[in-house]
Amino acid sequence: MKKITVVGAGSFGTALSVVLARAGNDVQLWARESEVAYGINKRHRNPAYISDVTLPDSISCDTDPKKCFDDPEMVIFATPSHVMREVASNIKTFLNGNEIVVSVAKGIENKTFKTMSQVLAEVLEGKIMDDQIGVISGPSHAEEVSKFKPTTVVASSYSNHTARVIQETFLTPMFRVYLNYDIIGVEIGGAVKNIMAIAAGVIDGAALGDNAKAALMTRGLHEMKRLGMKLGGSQDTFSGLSGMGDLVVTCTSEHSRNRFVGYNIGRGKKLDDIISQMNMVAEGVKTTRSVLEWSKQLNVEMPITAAVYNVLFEDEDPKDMLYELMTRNPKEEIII
Ligand SMILES: NC(=O)C1=CN([C@@H]2O[C@H](COP(=O)(O)OP(=O)(O)OC[C@H]3O[C@@H](n4cnc5c(N)ncnc54)[C@H](O)[C@@H]3O)[C@@H](O)[C@H]2O)C=CC1
Ligand SMILES: O=C(CO)COP(=O)(O)O
Repeated sequence: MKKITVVGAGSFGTALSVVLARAGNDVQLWARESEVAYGINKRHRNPAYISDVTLPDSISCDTDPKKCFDDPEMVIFATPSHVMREVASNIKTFLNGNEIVVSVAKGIENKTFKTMSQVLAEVLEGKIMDDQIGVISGPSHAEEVSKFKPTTVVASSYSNHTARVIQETFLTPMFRVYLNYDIIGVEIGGAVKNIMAIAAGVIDGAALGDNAKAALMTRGLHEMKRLGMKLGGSQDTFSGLSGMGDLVVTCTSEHSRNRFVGYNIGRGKKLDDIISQMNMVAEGVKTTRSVLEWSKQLNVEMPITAAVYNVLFEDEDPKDMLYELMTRNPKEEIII
């Protein structure tokens, strides 16, 4: 049994707390919202996220970080990517320096183009060493994880030992954790598949057909691979759970927030209106900006990402987006 603090009581932080408690750990959850902390402590339900799930009594929750950091052995960051830097800076003072720190967020920071493990390494420097940092990624919608539906993910880290500790800590019969030592490949897959899921949603919303969606997923995987390999990631990682696995679930699942955004855009709604009606984060929106700029700097061709950018931020009609993709110069299929 380990003492674990989960930072962020949103959908995934809450779902992973259930897994960690089931795996026999002592789980303390930090929430931003007092009604969330109240609901979890008094009613064993999170009133704001996955509210239909009854949580184990052993999970306690507080809004006061001082009360959430009683020398935990592991800290899980489950807040969205765009606030990771701010949240980690605020939490740093409460760490004792011996913790293993795990990001489960899937995004690339705007402007710096850093992955979440890189953001944590930078912010927590001086207290936490890179070897103490890891990630969990893979096809794992909170709605299913929290209801013990069979789920498989990968644990990765800058240290193989740390990856193994993360694996052991999360393992339950319904949450199977594989090791993958290619942390950059794992994080790029997890972030870029969200862009592809927006595109998949657009295709569904605009009724562009199953052929288009299969093409999108296949070419999307190729695009994820191209960026990831340019950054030193392994080709095999993109065929794995944090690559193809997560791409498939996010492009097809009714639970996906990114697909939901794309679907509504495909139906003619405006991005701002869609987002203002969601209480959960769709990481792909901000990540599209990061990845498009980054790919230009790195000279990596990412036509689907560029098309999603145009639909999200330049008001391009989804049908024009598909037409542009379909009428690009003829090419060979496999060019990395
Ligand atoms: N929901 C899911 O099924 C999965 C989510 N993820 C990733 O986990 C991360 C979190 O996602 P969700 O839990 O779905 O998000 P969510 O939208 O359900 O919850 C976000 C949480 O972050 C907190 N938060 C937002 N801004 C904050 C700030 N400035 N300071 C402190 N806390 C803040 C919110 O209060 C909330 O507790 C994302 O990167 C997502 O891609 C990964 C796998 C599955
Ligand atoms: O990463 C996820 C599933 O593995 C969650 O995807 P969405 O954020 O699109 O719901």
